[in-house]
Amino acid sequence: MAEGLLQVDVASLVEDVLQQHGKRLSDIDLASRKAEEASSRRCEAAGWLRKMVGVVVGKDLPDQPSEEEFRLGLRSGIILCNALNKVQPGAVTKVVEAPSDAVIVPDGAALSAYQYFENIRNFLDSVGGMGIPVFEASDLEQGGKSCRIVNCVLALKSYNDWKEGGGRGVWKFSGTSKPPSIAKQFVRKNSELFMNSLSRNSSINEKFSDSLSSEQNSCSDLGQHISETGISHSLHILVRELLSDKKQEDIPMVVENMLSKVMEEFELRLARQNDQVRQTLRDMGIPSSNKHEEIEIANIVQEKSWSENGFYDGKSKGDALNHQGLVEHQQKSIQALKNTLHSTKEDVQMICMKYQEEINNLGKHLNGLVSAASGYQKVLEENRKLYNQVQDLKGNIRVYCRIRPFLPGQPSGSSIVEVIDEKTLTVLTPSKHGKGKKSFTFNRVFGPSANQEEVFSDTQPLIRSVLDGYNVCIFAYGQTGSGKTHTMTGPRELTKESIGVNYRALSDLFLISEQRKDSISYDVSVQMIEIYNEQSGVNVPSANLVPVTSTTEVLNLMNIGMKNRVVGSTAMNDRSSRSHSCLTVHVQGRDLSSGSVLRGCMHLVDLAGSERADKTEAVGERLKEAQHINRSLSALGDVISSLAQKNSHVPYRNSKLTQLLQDSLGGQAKTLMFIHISPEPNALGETISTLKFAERVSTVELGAARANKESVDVRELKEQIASLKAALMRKERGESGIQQSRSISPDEVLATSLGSSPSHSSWQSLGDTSKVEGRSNPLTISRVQSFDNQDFMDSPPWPALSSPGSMDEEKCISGDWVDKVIVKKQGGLSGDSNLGKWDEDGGQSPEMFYQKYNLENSKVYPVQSLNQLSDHRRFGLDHGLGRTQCEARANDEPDDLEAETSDCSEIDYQWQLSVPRSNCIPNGVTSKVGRVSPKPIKSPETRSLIPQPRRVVNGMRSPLHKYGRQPASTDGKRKPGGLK
Ligand SMILES: Nc1ncnc2c1ncn2[C@@H]1O[C@H](COP(=O)(O)OP(=O)(O)OP(=O)(O)O)[C@@H](O)[C@H]1O
Repeated sequence: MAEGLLQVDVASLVEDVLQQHGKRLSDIDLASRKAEEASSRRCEAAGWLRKMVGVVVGKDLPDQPSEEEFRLGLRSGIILCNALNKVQPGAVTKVVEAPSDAVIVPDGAALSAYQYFENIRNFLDSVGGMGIPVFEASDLEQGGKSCRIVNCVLALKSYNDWKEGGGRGVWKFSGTSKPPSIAKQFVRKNSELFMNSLSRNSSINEKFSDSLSSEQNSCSDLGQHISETGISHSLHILVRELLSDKKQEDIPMVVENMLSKVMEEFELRLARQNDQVRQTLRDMGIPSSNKHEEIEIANIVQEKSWSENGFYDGKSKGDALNHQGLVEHQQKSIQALKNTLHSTKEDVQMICMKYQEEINNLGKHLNGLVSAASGYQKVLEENRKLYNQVQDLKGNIRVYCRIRPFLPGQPSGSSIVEVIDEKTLTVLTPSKHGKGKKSFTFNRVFGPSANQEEVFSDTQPLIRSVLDGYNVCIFAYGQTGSGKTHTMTGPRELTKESIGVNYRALSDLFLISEQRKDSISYDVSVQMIEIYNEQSGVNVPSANLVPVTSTTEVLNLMNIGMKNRVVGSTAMNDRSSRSHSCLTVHVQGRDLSSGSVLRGCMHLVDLAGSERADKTEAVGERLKEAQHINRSLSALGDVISSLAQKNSHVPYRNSKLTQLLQDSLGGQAKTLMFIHISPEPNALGETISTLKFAERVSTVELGAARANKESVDVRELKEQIASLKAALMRKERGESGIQQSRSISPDEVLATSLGSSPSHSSWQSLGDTSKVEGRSNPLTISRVQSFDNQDFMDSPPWPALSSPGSMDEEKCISGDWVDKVIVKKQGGLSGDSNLGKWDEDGGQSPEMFYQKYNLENSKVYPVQSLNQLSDHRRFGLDHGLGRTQCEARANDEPDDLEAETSDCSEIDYQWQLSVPRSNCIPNGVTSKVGRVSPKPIKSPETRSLIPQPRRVVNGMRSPLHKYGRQPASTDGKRKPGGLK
């Protein structure tokens, strides 16, 4: 803005001046200008003459004479003649001198007109001859034209100058103009400043001066010059107009006048601009502290303006102005910087705002992401829950795999098992098994470094389930020495850290029951059962079902049980478990507010080690043990296979083990199998066999787990029904019937009729049911026989089955378990020879019971209703009708034992056993009637010694199993001792 104000266009300025003053310029008083010029010329001429003739001769002529003085001084002609003689010696041979000082004429007049005339004439003649313009003698008189005298003198002077300059060329007087001196003189007089600018502007000054001094200094020339300097066309026209009617000799004065006006205008504009600049500076906030500074700023502005217009390059103003210019420039720079700063600040603020906005948006976005992430976590958790629920609903057996570490003292070698992630492992297989890696996936894989706590942590939820009324089964499977006992119980020396699943589970159980005591009252009882050589027994003497109230009590019992467990030394494990050990925990909870009852049970099973007979180097008793162990494990494989194939018939009954686990393998239980593998290369076959078996197990669907819970109302109604049915049954038998051996509570009837687990039945039958349920039942009926652990203990050797054709057809009963039981009991009570034995021990001989019951059921249950039956019923049917060729063959071929044992040498021996045999019909139920072998079934299990049931003492049965009372025989089958 300031710069714009400072810019001055000279051309437009002159143009403006001419437009404003052009007309008036013609009115300028040329006379005065002329007089002035004449005076100047006169003085010049006088000065030159005095110089030429000297002070003495020229005493009559003042230095700056008036016209009169000039004329009088030269009137005698003496000065002129002397001057001429100086220029041209001898030009006037005789100069009439003035009289002596005594004869001085007061008015300066010549002594005589003649004498004067003589001198003047000689002079004029001489100069005339020299080509110098002359004057009239009368011009020296008053009224004469002194200007002609001046012209003559100046011409002579010019001649003299030419001559003194060497007289080169031809001297030629150029007239009245006195180019440089005149121009200089009058310009300097008006404006030195402007002249300076002109002198610096060569394009204007030189040409302008030249034009003034030139003989062709016509208006057109001047106009041409002006035009050539780039002045606008309108200016050119104006100048031409202005000068066109002027005499040549007037032009300098006109121009001077015009320029003086231009200067005035110029200075006026500069003043205005200075004001504007000051105002601008004030507006810009730059204080001008004093007048001096203002002037300097104005000068700088002016200088800049001139400089920009080409008049002035700043040098002549000196360093001060330069300094001021620098200061001003710096101030301007500062201001510019301030402006930049300001705009930058605004920009920064803008950016900050945008940044803030973006931050806010980002924050919102992040919040969204955080909530999405937490939502995602929730969804993940939910998914996990749902997954478990789905698993529960599907009822899959969960399979966890644990890899034992190399043991101290073992030859160190590289492990054949590699944990890939928490669900996957690979086994390195040498060429024999197809070189490479076989990978297996389970619900969890625990590497060799996993400790007891980690292993248990994934088991914990199941403990809670027991208290919620579910049946739970946790069993450990694996090759001898692979770590089953370590997982379930712990190492030989137990510490808080090393205790196994059993102890931890019970500890949790009591902890949770304690936490819930305000709402639910729990009763817990435990039982330790051992299956040794397909014979079962209790490990805890004096009682097979012991109420417990704390972990310590359980630990004491378990210690006793563990001491009584059959262990022996094999080539693979110097402390090998030679039996299947099952710790069963029964829980009954009563909701204190609603009165509803929950029942749950948990089997904690430590299976005997699977092993190849040849590997264990077993002979004698140890070989027999191995055969039994493998047989029962093979039976387990068969059961698993049947379940995996969803066969309607599942051969639980083929071994005590599968009978024991029946409610957990096929019922509505939550089942977890820990499989154990060893890392040694020489265990590869067993390892792969175990893994394949486990893989297969993991596909088994058990059906949705269901809590054993019932409300008080429903329960009361069911009790009534059960009572009525029991009464009806008694009535049907007649009052004269056989004395009932034992009273049965409606609960017992209900328990079976509702399909609760055999364990529950067992518990109820062994305990004081009226106490458990908090009510007494006056009804006395025959003991309900369920297939439970007690049955294992009580079961005598299996008698030969009659052919189905020999079975008595009995009436079909509607399918209720109670009915079934009743019918069974009826059969049992209607004159069976074994009855006395049963009664004697407070119940029917299981052997007889099974036989009778099965036969009866084969007639009672229509084939099409089988699938709707509970497991108990199915078991009943399996037992009676379900003796398919498969089972029959299994039972009919005791020699298979050897074959099965030898099968163990094959990697997939379980699968060989589990694959349905060719003559097995999947649906054994439908096919069994016509195919049941008439051959009496030989059951290896039943050949074993089965302990006799004992009477109930104080609500508990007396110790039954011989192994419960005495340690293993000296052959190492049983060893007393503490915990392993
Ligand atoms: N995870 C483990 N960490 C440390 N030692 C272990 C582990 N698993 C097993 N062992 C040790 O290996 C040996 C054999 O283990 P264990 O007796 O538990 O095997 P097992 O499968 O029960 O054998 P068997 O079937 O012959 O009874 C024991 O000395 C045991 O302490």
